[in-house]
Amino acid sequence: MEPLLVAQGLAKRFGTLEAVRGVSLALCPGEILAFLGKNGAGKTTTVKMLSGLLLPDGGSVRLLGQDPFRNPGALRHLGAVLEGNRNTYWRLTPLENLVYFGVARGLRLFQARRRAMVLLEEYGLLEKAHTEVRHLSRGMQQKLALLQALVHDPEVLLLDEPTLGLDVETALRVQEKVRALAQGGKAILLTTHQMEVAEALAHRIAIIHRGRIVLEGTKGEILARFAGNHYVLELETPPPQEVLSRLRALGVEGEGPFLYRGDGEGLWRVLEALKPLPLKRVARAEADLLEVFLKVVEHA
Ligand SMILES: Nc1ncnc2c1ncn2[C@@H]1O[C@H](COP(=O)(O)OP(=O)(O)OP(=O)(O)O)[C@@H](O)[C@H]1O
Repeated sequence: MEPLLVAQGLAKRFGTLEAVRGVSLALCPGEILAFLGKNGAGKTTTVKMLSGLLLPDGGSVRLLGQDPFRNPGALRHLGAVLEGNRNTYWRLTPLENLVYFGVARGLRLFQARRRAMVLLEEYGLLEKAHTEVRHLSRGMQQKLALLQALVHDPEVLLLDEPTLGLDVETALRVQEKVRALAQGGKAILLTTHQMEVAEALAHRIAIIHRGRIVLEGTKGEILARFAGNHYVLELETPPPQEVLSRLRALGVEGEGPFLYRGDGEGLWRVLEALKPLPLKRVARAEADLLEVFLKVVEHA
């Protein structure tokens, strides 16, 4: 599938600081790429270059094949939620904000108005459609920032912490929306510090550390790679002492569920030792994204 957004070798310096050092990314339709990194790793700087807000010192950005720095019209294909709700006009209402941004990105007035009402309804903000944004709760303002990114129905979305600060139910609802947007064919870059959100939503993961991508791959690949060779074994009944001794000799740990750290061949020896006891479950232990993240940024 052709990627909708391609960045190659992006670089940005601030004085002597090399904030972004050769970042390459591609985003395909229908996929969510979680872009992870510690504070100061270079995420925002990268996202600003992707969204045409900050001119790279090196490298290139292509949005549906076009260079947004030469052809700003290409930015109509992009919607971004950056640094919370900075873009929103506080003294305008949500409806006015959405219509303004819709028109600014190429919609006709009546289209923008219709689209704004649909979005406000869909995201539960209709009753605040005519309330000045400064009187909305922070969560509502954040939802509005997302709607502003969606109003012109762009193919590519850059979302920075879309669920931070939202109540549990709203956060889950927004997660569902983000997933549905991807299913509908949008290409989404999701920047977040919330590993559980990244794990729940992402198809691919990219971890940036000190301005460089230090790990990139599909979520499945990465979690499997970091799970290593750990197997969890559960028996229907506790094993007799002599079986337990054999298991211990093979390096099996735990009291049930048991944990075996070894390769597939070793696992067969463990299963042999267990025969004919009834097994309830044998599974490869899973790593979670937080574990992966901490390992990667620690060793990078
Ligand atoms: N306009 C600027 N002038 C000088 N330095 C900057 C500027 N913008 C960013 N930096 C520096 O570049 C580095 C990367 O910052 P960036 O905002 O991209 O990090 P981040 O990964 O988004 O971090 P966070 O998770 O804290 O938002 C930091 O050291 C930051 O201080």
